[in-house]
Amino acid sequence: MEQYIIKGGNALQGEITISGAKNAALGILSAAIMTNDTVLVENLPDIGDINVLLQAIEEIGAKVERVDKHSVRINGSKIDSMCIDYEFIRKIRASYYLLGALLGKFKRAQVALPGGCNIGSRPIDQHLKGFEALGAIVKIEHGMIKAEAKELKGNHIYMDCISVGATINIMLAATLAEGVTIIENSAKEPHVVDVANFLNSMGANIKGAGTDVIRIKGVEALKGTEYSIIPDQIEAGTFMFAAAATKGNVLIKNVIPKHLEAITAKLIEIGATVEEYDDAVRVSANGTLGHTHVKTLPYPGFPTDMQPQISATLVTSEGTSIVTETVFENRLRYVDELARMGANIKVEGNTAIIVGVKGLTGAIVSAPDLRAGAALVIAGLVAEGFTIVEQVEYIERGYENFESKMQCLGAVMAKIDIEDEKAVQKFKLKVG
Ligand SMILES: CC(=O)N[C@H]1[C@@H](OP(=O)(O)OP(=O)(O)OC[C@H]2O[C@@H](n3ccc(=O)[nH]c3=O)[C@H](O)[C@@H]2O)O[C@H](CO)[C@@H](O)[C@@H]1O
Ligand SMILES: C=C(OP(=O)(O)O)C(=O)O
Repeated sequence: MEQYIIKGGNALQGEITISGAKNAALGILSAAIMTNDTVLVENLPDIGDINVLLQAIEEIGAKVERVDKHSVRINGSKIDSMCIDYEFIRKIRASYYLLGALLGKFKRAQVALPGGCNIGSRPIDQHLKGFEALGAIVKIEHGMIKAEAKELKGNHIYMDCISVGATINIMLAATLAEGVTIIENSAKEPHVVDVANFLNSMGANIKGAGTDVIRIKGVEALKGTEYSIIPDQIEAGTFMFAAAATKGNVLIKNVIPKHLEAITAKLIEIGATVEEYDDAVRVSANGTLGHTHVKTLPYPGFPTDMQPQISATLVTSEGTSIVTETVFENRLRYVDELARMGANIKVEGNTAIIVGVKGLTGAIVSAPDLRAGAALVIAGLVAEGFTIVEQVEYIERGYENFESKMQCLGAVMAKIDIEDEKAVQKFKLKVG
């Protein structure tokens, strides 16, 4: 088990390159097994979730060949099992995409109920409703979702709530269904569009991804392709807020600025400077930042996956900020950890009321989930003295080389073994 130790107080400076998008990669790797040809996927982030999914894909008989750290060749022609086991997949949310992919290709699948971050009850009724609308019989037994169909037939599906996962999953299954499927009230996130673009590059016929109506004309088979995943909107946003919170100046490269608009708008509103280039943004801040009100919403609204990071920035901004979480009911669990560092923050229902304080002080804190973990690192970078962030395995689910990317920007931070009693002392002696 490992933890981060951080000495706060340094403004982040320099440049950083953003990795491929976790949430697009998870959909794309699942889709890759739907053809019998070989698929090359590039710009894959080297993170925990991707490695778990690749193992699961290999376990059912697909050939997975690592070309390098960020590219993989997948061949799904020898898949001989339709069953994704709990042990393999319990840690990640996107295991459910294998249900859509296998159901589409083989008309049957068995996948353990998904894991992922504990940020709410996270039902999957809309996924199952979609599969049933395509003609599948779906049962949940012994912790497994079992879906089977004689044939899949296109249908008109209205989503009761906007769901990234259900939109992608239905898209996967419908790609190889007979006839036309229309998904109404679909999610518009950049990763939904990236998965649709990937499927289209394999010969699928999907139109409207990125709008709230997606039309999928089923095709008989998919073919091989070579595809590069889009940059990670949330990793980019995390470094943008880290730059602003530490009053730094950071060029964040390999981004799509359009995907960052909601994040950029909030940074500008609180007084940071954001310069946009074709595929980079520079974020800088001087002096005290101001307060804001923010509500998480589906894209193009402010992303729920950025909510803890904006809160960590607002705790040392001037005035009272209101942060409302509307997507997941249990995503404010980091508040008590920030309070241990001196933040004045209280939760009422789904809202955090943050009264800005002059500074934070380092403490031992524990990451309750992926993005909350990143937020605690931002707070540690701002705080006076030493902060230890426990449970970094959550952070490593979704951030590639988080501590070394931060170190490149001048953060005084290291990953140390929790068992190594001397490591904290050694780090403190080294950094003074
Ligand atoms: C692997 C992945 O891509 N994860 C992302 C995905 O999660 P995930 O796909 O799980 O999130 P959804 O978009 O499905 O969830 C949005 C809301 O819809 C509800 N809901 C969802 C499905 C369903 O069948 N029934 C239902 O009620 C959820 O409880 C939640 O309140 O989108 C979230 C919202 O942008 C992000 O925070 C996650 O990082
Ligand atoms: C909540 C997240 O991930 P997951 O849906 O995979 O749990 C996230 O990426 O912030």
